[in-house]
Amino acid sequence: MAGPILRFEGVAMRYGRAPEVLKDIGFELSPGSFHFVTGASGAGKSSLLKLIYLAERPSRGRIELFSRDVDAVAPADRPFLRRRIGVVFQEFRLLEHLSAFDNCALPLRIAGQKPESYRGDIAELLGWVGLKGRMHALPATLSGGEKQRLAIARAVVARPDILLADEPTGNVDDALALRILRLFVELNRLGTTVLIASHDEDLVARSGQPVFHLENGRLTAFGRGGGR
Ligand SMILES: Nc1ncnc2c1ncn2[C@@H]1O[C@H](COP(=O)(O)OP(=O)(O)OP(=O)(O)O)[C@@H](O)[C@H]1O
Repeated sequence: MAGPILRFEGVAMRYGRAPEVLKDIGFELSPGSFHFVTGASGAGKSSLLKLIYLAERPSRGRIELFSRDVDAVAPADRPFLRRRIGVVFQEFRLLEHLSAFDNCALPLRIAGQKPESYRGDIAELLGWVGLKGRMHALPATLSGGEKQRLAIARAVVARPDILLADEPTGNVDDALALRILRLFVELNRLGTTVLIASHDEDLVARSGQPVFHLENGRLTAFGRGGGR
């Protein structure tokens, strides 16, 4: 893809009739880039991600995703755009009645793939996030860090072009946070564009990756973490 994979231009967003929680947001992501979005609780990080994965619409401005104006995308085509984006949700959103394996396989099942075609890939992916021995476990029996890693595996299983993660190290200790960061870096090396919302300043600093900073719904700074 020649241009940016994602572009915001003068974007604002509000929930219902409430005041805008995002104001005049403009930025671009190049394909294959890796960024953090930081900011205090309530600054608008999750709201920004929701706009990208098409869960909310802007009240003003223009968003281009994969070179398409999202406002002009027909409702029937939105799921196809959405499938190119993997999301690690802040609260995981795992299905409690499904095993770790089946949770991870869900995006592929929804896309119509047959279990025979993905069984080996899922086992490999769960091994990659350190859950090989927990494949048959239900989410309720997993630790917070294990759920986090399962959510990451599910977000990447369909090989998305963009990976969004909302506070992906919010529930884990420093060692695991670093491991999760390495998983994201590895994915990024394989070509996935990565955007992570985090208020873990240490992690962001260690990553050395570029940072968008949000303050009260406005992008106030563009900097870089302090190196690995
Ligand atoms: N579903 C919603 N309905 C109404 N207001 C909302 C909703 N979700 C978030 N908000 C408001 O939007 C603002 C931005 O919230 P958002 O969750 O985007 O911030 P955040 O930076 O991700 O915070 P945190 O780090 O605590 O997750 C806050 O004032 C919040 O109260």
